[in-house]
Amino acid sequence: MTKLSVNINKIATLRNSRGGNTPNVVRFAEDVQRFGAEGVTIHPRPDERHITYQDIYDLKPVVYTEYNIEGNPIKKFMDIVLEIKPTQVTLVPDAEDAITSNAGWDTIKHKDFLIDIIKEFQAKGIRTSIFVDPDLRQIEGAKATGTDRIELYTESFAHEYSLGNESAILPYSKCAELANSIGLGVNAGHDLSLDNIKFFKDNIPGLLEVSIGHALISESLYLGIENVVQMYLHKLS
Ligand SMILES: CC(=O)[C@@H](O)[C@H](O)COP(=O)(O)O
Ligand SMILES: NCC(=O)COP(=O)(O)O
Repeated sequence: MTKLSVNINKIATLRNSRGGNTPNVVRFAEDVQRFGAEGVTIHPRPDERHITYQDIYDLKPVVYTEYNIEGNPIKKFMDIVLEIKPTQVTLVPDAEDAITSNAGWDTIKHKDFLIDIIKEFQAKGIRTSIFVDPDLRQIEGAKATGTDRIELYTESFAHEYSLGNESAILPYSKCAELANSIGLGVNAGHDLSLDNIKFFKDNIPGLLEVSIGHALISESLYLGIENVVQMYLHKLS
């Protein structure tokens, strides 16, 4: 079964554009879970341009499904995540000035760093996942870090698929097969959408979770959030 985790960064972006508390990210997290989402994802960034550090605390008591916090493990991020103890932390090597996440970890180069950080989270009972490109060497490198899961960075699949290039799924399928065979759980995310999610899921063995934000919120403008969550659940079933 593949769980749908809704990334609510974009709700915070909209709220922050005016100050105040509309739309309310806590209420939104409650609602997407009521509509069937099996997780809530946030990706706080150091400039707090969407999710704020305060949001991380405010969401904790209302997320009764899987709480997934993504980000670069700088000190402030680590301290809050270790205190909050979400279900899962997803480590992403994004630069402070990146518009959005744009690369996976080099799990070979950063092996020792990742081993230490992952141990710290796991010692607090937090499941770990690391964001990786669909490259077999990086999957083997991920295994050596001790992480529980990987999150496959799906931007290149989403882009190529939108151009009609279905073979772009192949490196992802191979990486998922390898991950399954060496005991790494497989998550995926970035630019997944109603257009590509079924094809992606059908070709990725053992896909445990997808986190989806940008497209899902955009689709909701036309179709409504309850409807859109149901549509994703249907395509993932
Ligand atoms: C890791 C990943 O792919 C997502 O978390 C994505 O980066 C969302 O972050 P933004 O909403 O800041 O683009
Ligand atoms: N981990 C990916 C995520 O949370 C959402 O990415 P996107 O759907 O906003 O591209």
